[in-house]
Amino acid sequence: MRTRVKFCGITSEADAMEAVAAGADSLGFVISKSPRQIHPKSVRDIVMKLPPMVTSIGVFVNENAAYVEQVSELCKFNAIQLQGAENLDEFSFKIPVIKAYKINAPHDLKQLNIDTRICACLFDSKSHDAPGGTGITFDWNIIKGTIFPKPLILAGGLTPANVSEAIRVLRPYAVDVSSGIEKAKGIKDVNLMHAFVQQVRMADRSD
Ligand SMILES: O=C(O)c1ccccc1N[C@@H]1O[C@H](COP(=O)(O)O)[C@@H](O)[C@H]1O
Repeated sequence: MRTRVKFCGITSEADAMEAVAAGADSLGFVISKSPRQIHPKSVRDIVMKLPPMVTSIGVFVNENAAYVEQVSELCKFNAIQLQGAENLDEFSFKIPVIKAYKINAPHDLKQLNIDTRICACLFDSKSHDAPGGTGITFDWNIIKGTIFPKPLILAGGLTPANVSEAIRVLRPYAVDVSSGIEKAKGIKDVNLMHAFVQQVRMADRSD
């Protein structure tokens, strides 16, 4: 299987184009407060320049549903990623929703109630310091072997050094990385982006 790659926390057109050249399938734009926050109008300008087949995803943390939908329309997002403790009943699901679930211990998995209206479940590490973009991994064995009702997106501390192992362990639908391909907060590193995709493709070939 070909594992999809999402590069999150894109803050400039230059990084977006380098991400596409490196082979990213999807770009994530953090609209909520973050060191990688980007203004919706800047996102729209970048999204208009993306080639076809590259998807754009708006990342939100505990924002009002009407605001999320308004920004998503402006930015022409293909999907939204909800990274906080949102109440999904407030959302219309006119746009596909990826929901982030935070894991750092087996009981986090037991407590999970995956909403069937979402298009994919994203697993990230749990941190009290930030809702995402932490660079912290969780123990992949906690979710290994579990069948989820929706495609699995793996996130949390992925880097070119560990992503192939993560794919071998979990065989996720997609991998999502933010800080692991940066040279400074909010600025991507071209070599790390290429190395990341290369490692994903190597792991795919080891099926
Ligand atoms: O990247 C961010 O700054 C961010 C901020 C707020 C919510 C989500 C964010 N990104 C998501 O965080 C995880 C993994 O990040 P990392 O690779 O561990 O740095 C991933 O889901 C990103 O989409």
